[in-house]
Amino acid sequence: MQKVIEVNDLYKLYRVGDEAVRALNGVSFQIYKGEFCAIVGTSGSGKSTLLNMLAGLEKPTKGEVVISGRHIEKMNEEQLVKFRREHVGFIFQSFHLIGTLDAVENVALPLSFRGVKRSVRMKKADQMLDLVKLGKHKKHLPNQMSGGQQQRVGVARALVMEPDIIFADEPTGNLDSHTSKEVMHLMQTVVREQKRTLVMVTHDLQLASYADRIFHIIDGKIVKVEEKQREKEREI
Ligand SMILES: Nc1ncnc2c1ncn2[C@@H]1O[C@H](COP(=O)(O)OP(=O)(O)OP(=O)(O)O)[C@@H](O)[C@H]1O
Repeated sequence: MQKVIEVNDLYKLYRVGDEAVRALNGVSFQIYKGEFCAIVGTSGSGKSTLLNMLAGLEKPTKGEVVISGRHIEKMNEEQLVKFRREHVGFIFQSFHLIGTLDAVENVALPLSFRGVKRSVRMKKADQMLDLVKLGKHKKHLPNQMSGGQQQRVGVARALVMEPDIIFADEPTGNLDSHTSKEVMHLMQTVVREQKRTLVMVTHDLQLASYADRIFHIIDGKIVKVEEKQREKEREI
């Protein structure tokens, strides 16, 4: 199995006045290509801090983050921007769609930063929207779509770049429970079909159960890793 993420003895300390907060307190794990992993923990457990370190949005106090063989913690800002553009996709809680662009244009947008020409961009975006079952909503603006549909556009936009890894931070945080399950199911299926690697952060154990592996984090430490059997999942 190909290792996509390797985290070695990761620490993040924040100083607040005289106190030091150990947001990450010695975390080590590996994630392989094609895996859907969930990082689950209560508020303040260190989930967002960990995700920020993995995406190179913040520097660790100590330790290593190796993604696709590259040491993220050693990169400067310019290298990180390039790295994220080429290798990483993001799915956000609040969708972050551009209100004046329709669904296809929103999905195609990240490709323009890579210099892909318009006809190719639009074709790829079109295919991605079919994949997330939004074939009938391609010309809809974000405010003409439901929350679940908007998040499916968000999923398509992350996938269109064919990233090595997709990071999702509470991707269904703004959706009702039924729609959340639909979006989770879609992410699970699409990630599998496309053999992408997805790392999702959530406080919700039920949503985490869609993942192949669940990392439980408490007080900045991974205290348990649960592995799911894919066959069982399909029956549910
Ligand atoms: N910039 C910061 N400065 C000081 N302390 C911070 C900072 N960011 C996070 N922390 C602290 O680090 C710990 C972990 O925070 P983090 O945001 O990673 O938790 P979380 O699990 O993502 O929580 P939530 O689910 O509420 O977003 C908390 O105690 C938090 O107060």
